[in-house]
Amino acid sequence: MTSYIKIPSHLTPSDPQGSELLARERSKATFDVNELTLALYGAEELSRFKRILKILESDPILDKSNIYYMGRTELFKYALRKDKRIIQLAATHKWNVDEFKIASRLVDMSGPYSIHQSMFLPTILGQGTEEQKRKFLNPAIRHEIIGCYAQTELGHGSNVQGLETTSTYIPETDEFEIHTPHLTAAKWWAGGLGRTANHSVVMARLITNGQDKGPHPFIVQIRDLTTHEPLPGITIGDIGPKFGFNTTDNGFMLFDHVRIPRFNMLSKFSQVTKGTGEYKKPPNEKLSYGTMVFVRSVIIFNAGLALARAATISVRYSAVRRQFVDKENPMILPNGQVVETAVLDYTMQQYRLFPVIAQAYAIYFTGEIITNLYKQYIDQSSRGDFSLLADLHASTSGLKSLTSGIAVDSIEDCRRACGGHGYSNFSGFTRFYQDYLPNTTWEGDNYILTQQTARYLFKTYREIIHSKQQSEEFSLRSNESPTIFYMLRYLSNPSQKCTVISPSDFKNPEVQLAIYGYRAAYLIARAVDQIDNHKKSWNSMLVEINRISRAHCQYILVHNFILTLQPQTSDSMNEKRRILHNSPSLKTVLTSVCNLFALHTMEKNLSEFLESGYLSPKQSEMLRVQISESLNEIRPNAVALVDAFYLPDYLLNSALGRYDGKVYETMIEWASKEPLNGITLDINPYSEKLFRNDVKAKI
Ligand SMILES: CCCCCCCC/C=C\CCC/C=C/C(=O)SCCNC(=O)CCNC(=O)[C@H](O)C(C)(C)COP(=O)(O)OP(=O)(O)OC[C@H]1O[C@@H](n2cnc3c(N)ncnc32)[C@H](O)[C@@H]1OP(=O)(O)O
Ligand SMILES: Cc1cc2nc3c(=O)[nH]c(=O)nc-3n(C[C@H](O)[C@H](O)[C@H](O)COP(=O)(O)OP(=O)(O)OC[C@H]3O[C@@H](n4cnc5c(N)ncnc54)[C@H](O)[C@@H]3O)c2cc1C
Repeated sequence: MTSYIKIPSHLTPSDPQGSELLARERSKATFDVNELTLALYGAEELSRFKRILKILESDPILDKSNIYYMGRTELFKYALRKDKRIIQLAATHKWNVDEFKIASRLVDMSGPYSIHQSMFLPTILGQGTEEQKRKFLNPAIRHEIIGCYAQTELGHGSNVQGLETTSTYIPETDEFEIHTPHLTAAKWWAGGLGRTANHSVVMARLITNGQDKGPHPFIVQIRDLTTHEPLPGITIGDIGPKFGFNTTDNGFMLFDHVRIPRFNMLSKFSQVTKGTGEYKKPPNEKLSYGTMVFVRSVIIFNAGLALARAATISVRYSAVRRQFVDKENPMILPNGQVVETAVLDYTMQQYRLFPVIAQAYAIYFTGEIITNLYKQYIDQSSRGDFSLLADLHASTSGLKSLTSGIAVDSIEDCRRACGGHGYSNFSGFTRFYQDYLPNTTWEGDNYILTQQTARYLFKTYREIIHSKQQSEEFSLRSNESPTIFYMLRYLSNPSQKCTVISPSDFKNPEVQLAIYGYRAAYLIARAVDQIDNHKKSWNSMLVEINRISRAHCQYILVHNFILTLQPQTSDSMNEKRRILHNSPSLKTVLTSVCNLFALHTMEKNLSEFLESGYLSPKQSEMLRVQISESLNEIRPNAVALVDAFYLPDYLLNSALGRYDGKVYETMIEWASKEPLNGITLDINPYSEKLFRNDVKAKI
C-alpha cells in the first residue's frame, strides 16, 4: 500500500511501549491461555483454524490493508473478488463446509455470495426432496448456480403470513405462476439478489384450486445463465446504499406472471399433486419457516464471536492506553519511573469492559448448546419426529433477540471505551459495527421475536397450573427442562425470599439460578393472570412480554454457563469440556467470569428482581459489593481472557487491538496511507479547479 507522507523513523512511542505493557499483563495471568483456547475450540478445530489462517494471510487477493480507504463500488468489487477467491481456495485445498465457514469468518466481509451459503443452500437442504437436491443443491454447491433468499417484501417482512407474492398452480401446464400483485409485494432486501444471483428461493403464497395455502418456498431461476440478464417477466435491481452491509448487493424483484415447473416448489414437507392440484399438508404447519430457525441459531453463536472481538480490541487497547497518574496507586516501571496509569486500571473502565468479556463467554457456551440442539432436531426430524421444533423455535427466537441486542450494545460500549481513537476506522469497529447492526432486525425483528418466546412460556405455565393432577409428570420433566424446573419451584411457594445474607452468597450458583428463576416465573405468572383473568389484550401486554422473554433467556444463559462449569459424567463430556474440567485454574477464572455475567446482568435489570419482593434493597447493595469483588478477581486475567479467544490480527484489522500492542506506530502508519494525503488542493475559492495534482509523488 502506498504511503503519501514520510513519517520520521526515529520516533517511537514514549515508554513503556505497548508491547511491554501487554507482556506485563500476560505475565499476570493465573491460567494457561493456550489451555483455555483449546477448551474453547478443541484441538482439531484449532489446528484447522491455524492452517486456514496461514493460507488467507498470505493471499494477496485477501489482503485487507486497503479496505479502510475504499468507497462502496470499490468495496463491492473487492467483496466479489474475495468471495470468488475463497471458493477457489476451497477447491484447491478441498475444504469441507466447516473449513469454508472458518475461512469466511476470518476474511470477515459479507459479500455477494454470502446468502447463497447461509440461506439458499440450507433452504434446499432442509426443504427439498432428494430429487430436488440433485437438481438444485448439487450445482449450487459447485457454484454453477448462485442463489438468494427472497422472502421479505417492500410492504411486509415481520408478518410472513401477510406476504403478497402469489404462486398459483396451473393444472393445464403443470406449472406455477409467480406474480407480484401490488407494489408492496415487490421482493425487497434479499442479499445477493441485486446484481449477483441467478436463482432465488422465493417465498410466495401457494394458491391451488382457488385456495390460499399461505407462504411456501419455490426455486425460481431469475437471470439468464449466459447473459446474466433478468429473465422475461422479472425486474431486478440493487436497493441502494445502506447503513452498512454495503459489500452485499441486497436487491428488489418484481414478477409479471412468471411460469415455473411444479417441480420447483420445495416439497419435502408439503406437495401439490400433478393435474388435480391437491394440496398435501406438512406434518407441522411451520416447517417452511425452517431456514429462519437455522439462521437464528447461527446468529446466537455469532453474537458470542462478535462480543469476543469487541472485547479483544477494547481490553488490549485499554492496557496500552495511559491517561493521568493515579496518585494513590501510581504505575511504576522497574526502573522506578512513575508513568501515567493504564486506563484498564480505572475501575470505571473495568466496569464497562469486563462484563463484555463475560457476555462473550456466556453466549459462546449457550451458542454451542443451541447448535447441538439444532443438530439433534435435524437428526430427529429426519426420522419424522418434530417434537423438538416448538421448543427450539421458542429458544432460538428469544435468544437471537437477547444475544444480538447485547452484542450491538456492547460493541458500541467497547468502541466508546476506546475514546477518540474508537471513532477512527482504524479501530476496527466501524464496518464491524455497521455490518453487525442488522442482526437485530433480520431473521425476525428482535421485539417481534420475543412474542414467540413469551407465547411458548405462557403455554407451558398454563399447562402446569391447569394440570395439577399431572404435577408428578411435570416434576419428572423438570429434570430435563430448566423452564419447568423454575416454574414448579415458584409455584411451590410464590412468596419465597432470596436467602443471601452476605455479598459472597451471590457467588453460589444455586442462589443465582433461584433468583433468575423466580424473577422469570413471577413475571410470567403475573402476565398470564393479566391476560387470562383480567382480559388484558396481547397488544397492551407487549412491553411486559418483551421483559418476560428477556428474563427467561437471561436465565438460560446463566444456567448454561453454570452447567458448563459443573462436573459432568466423563462419558458425556466432550474433549473441550474435559480440558476445562481437568484444569483447576481454568475453572477458577471461568467461575469468576460466570459470576460477573450473572451478577452484572442482575444489576442491569435490578428493578425486576426487586419489584417481586424476592430480592431486598439491602441485598441489592450486597450485590454491588460482590460485582466489585468479581471485577477485582478478573483484573489480572483481563488480557489473557481475551487472548484466549484467539482472534488473529488478520481478523481484527485493528490498530488498537493488535496482539503486539503497537497501537501508535500503526495509527500513524495507516494515516500516512490515506489517499487524501496524496492530493494537493487548489484552495483558491475563485478557481474551478479542486486539485493542483491528482496524486503526490509516492514515498
Ligand atoms: C454457511 C452457513 C453460515 C450461516 C451464517 C448466517 C449468519 C447470518 C448471515 C446472514 C443472514 C442474514 C440475511 C437475512 C435474511 C432474512 O432476514 S430472511 C427473512 C427473515 N424474516 C423473518 O425472520 C420474519 C420474521 N417473522 C416470522 O418469523 C413470523 O412471521 C412470526 C413473527 C414468527 C409470526 O409467524 P406467524 O404469524 O406465521 O405465526 P404465529 O401465528 O405467531 O404462530 C403460529 C404458530 O407457529 C409457531 N411458529 C412460528 N414461527 C415458527 C418457526 N419458525 N418454527 C416453528 N414454529 C413457528 C408459533 O410458535 C405458533 O405456535 P403455536 O400455535 O403452537 O403457539
Ligand atoms: C441488511 C439486511 C439484510 C436482509 N436480508 C434479507 C434477505 O436476504 N432475505 C429476506 O427475505 N429478507 C432480508 N432482510 C429483511 C429482514 O428480514 C426484515 O427487514 C425483518 O424481518 C424485519 O421486517 P420489516 O422490515 O418488515 O420490519 P417491520 O415489521 O415493518 O418492523 C417495523 C417496526 O414495527 C415493529 N412491529 C411490527 N409488527 C409488530 C407487532 N406485531 N408487535 C410489535 N411491534 C411490531 C417492529 O418491532 C419494528 O420496530 C434483510 C434486512 C436487512 C436490514
